[in-house]
Amino acid sequence: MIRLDNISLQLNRKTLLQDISTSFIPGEHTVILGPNGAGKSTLLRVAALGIQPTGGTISYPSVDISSQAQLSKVRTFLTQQSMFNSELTVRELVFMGRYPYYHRTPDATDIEIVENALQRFSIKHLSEQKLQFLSGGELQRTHLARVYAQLFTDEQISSIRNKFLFMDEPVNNLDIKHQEELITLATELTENGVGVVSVLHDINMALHTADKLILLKKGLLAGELNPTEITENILEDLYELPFEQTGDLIFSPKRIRSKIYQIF
Ligand SMILES: Nc1ncnc2c1ncn2[C@@H]1O[C@H](COP(=O)(O)OP(=O)(O)OP(=O)(O)O)[C@@H](O)[C@H]1O
Repeated sequence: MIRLDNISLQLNRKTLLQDISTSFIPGEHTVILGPNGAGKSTLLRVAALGIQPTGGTISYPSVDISSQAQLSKVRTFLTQQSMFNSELTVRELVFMGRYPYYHRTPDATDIEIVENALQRFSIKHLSEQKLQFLSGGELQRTHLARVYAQLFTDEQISSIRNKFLFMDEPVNNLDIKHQEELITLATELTENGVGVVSVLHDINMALHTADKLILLKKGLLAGELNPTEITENILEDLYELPFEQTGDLIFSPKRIRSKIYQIF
């Protein structure tokens, strides 16, 4: 389990996160929801140990978190803006997910894991294509394949147990079919003992896939609850927009529709 206790972060005199305590558990999918600028990406980055908080503590039991090499083998992180050399090919980028595991040359296990990842994200036919020539969705799937390849210690699915996958807006640029495949994958990973933590903007997708929701507003924890506990009022408070429930775990904003009716 990863524990965050009283986490705060100030940057350039601005408070980005304030007194946040929560935990992430292997085998659970936690989704962070909240309006733009709420601090979702920042919280994800702090929890993945990409930025040091200015207050509070983070614990990753049984890992020396000061060792980047050890850390890369227990948690993997898909950021929104990945800065990678666009001259790399798709296969080379996916191989980067194996860097924590090999020294100079990859072995047969690394190669098998990369081939599986290329297949899993339907990018095998693009293996030799440079990143600069990929579409937005193809590039996103290549980064997903890289972090997926990083989860495996060896080719056995059991080797991903108790690891953590952090994903910032993972469905960005994905068409509906690939979005569904990603949701299926997240479920498969949690069933195999991975702790998945995602930032999503699609409330209904979050409600249907999360085991736990973390609601963030203005850098503060506005709630931590199960999807079945979400109500119209909770969403209205979070986004400052009226919502209506239109089905089982399905909510839509109210105002936009009624405004259109008022105009016409
Ligand atoms: N280095 C920085 N210095 C000052 N403020 C920053 C810095 N980095 C981010 N911020 C601010 O922190 C706030 C939280 O940013 P963050 O990216 O975590 O929000 P978010 O909830 O992920 O938003 P979005 O939904 O728009 O992606 C924003 O107001 C942002 O402008």
